[in-house]
Amino acid sequence: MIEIRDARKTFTRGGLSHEALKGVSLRVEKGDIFGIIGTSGAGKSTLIRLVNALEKPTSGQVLIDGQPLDGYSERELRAVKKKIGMVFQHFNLLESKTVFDNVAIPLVLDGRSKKEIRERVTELLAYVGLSDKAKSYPKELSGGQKQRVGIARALANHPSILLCDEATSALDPQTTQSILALLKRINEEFDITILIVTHEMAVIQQICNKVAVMQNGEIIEQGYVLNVFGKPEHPTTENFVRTVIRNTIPGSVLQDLNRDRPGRVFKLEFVGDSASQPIISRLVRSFDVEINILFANMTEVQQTTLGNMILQIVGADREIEGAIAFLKEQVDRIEEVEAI
Ligand SMILES: Nc1ncnc2c1ncn2[C@@H]1O[C@H](COP(=O)(O)OP(=O)(O)OP(=O)(O)O)[C@@H](O)[C@H]1O
Repeated sequence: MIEIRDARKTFTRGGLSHEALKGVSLRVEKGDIFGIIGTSGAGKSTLIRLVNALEKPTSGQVLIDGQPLDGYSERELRAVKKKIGMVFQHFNLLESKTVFDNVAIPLVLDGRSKKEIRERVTELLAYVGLSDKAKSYPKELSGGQKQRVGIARALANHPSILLCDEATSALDPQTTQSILALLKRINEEFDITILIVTHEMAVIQQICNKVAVMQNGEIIEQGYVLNVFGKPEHPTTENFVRTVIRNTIPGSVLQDLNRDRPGRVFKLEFVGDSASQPIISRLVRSFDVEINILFANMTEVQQTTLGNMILQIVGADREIEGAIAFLKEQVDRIEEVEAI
C-alpha cells in the first residue's frame, strides 16, 4: 500500500523556486493498478520519484505499507526500496551488458550467489518471453523487447510494488498493447501493486482500476476509472476522457442538419446494462418523433461498457418533451447540444 499525505515539493534553482507538487494526497491499495495522468510538467514524475525515495518531499509524507519513508535509516530505506521495482520510459538499460547481465544487476547488487542469479534471470527471461535473447545486447532489440528486459530487471528482487514512469510512451500502439498486457498479468499473477504515470488516457483505460488526474502540481480529480470515465467532473479530465471516448460531431454537420430538418440534438451516455437496451426503438414506438442517429460509440472500461450517442429528435414540441423525459429515465446522462 502506498499513501501520499499532503506532499509538497519545491525546486529551487538560481534563486528561483518552483512548486512542482502543491499538496498532493493519494492512496494506492494493495493490488491496484493506479494510473496518474497529466500533461507535461504536471508533476507526475516528481510524484513517482517521491515514492521510490529518489526525491524527498519539501513537506508532507510518503508511507509504504503504513510506514513513513522519512522514519527509516539509510539501511532500512535500502531494504524498502528493494521491494519497489521501477520501469522507465527509455528503458535505462546498460548498452555494454547483455540482456542476461542487465536483468541480473539488482541481484548482483544484492550479493546473490551465481547459481541464484542464473536461476532467477532464466526464470524472468522466460516469463517476459525473451529466453532466446539472453546473450543479445540492448542495441540488437526492438523497443518492446527492451522494455521487457526493463520489466524483468524490475521484477528481479520480487518487489511488491512496481512503478512505471511513461513505460509505453516510446512504443508503437501494438507494442504498447503487449507491454500493458504483460503489466496486467504481473499484477494479477504476483499480486504486485502498480503505480503507472502516463499522459495517455488509453493506458489508463486498458489496465488501471483507479486514476488520479494531475494539473499544475495538484490532483484535480481521482477515483475508480469507471466513474471518472463515465462522469468526468473537471474540464481537464473531460478532455483526457475525450481522447479515447469521442462524443462530438463537426459543427458543419450540426449546421446543415438544423437548416435541412430543424429538431433538437442531444448527447446521451450509457453505462453498463443500459448500453445494451433497445432504448431508441422503444422511444419511437412510444412518441410521435423521428430519430436521426448522428453518432454512436461503445467502449469497454474495466469490463463495463460505456456507450455514447448523439441524436437529433424531430417532432412537435410536446412529443419531444415526452421523449426527453423518457430518455432521462433510461440513460445515465443526457445533455442538449446547442444549435449553431
Ligand atoms: N530537479 C528539478 N529541478 C528543478 N525543477 C524541476 C526538477 N524536476 C522537475 N522540475 C519541475 O517540476 C515540474 C514538474 O515536473 P515533472 O517532471 O514532475 O512533470 P511531469 O508531469 O512528469 O512532466 P513530463 O510528462 O513532461 O515528464 C516541471 O515544471 C519541472 O520543470
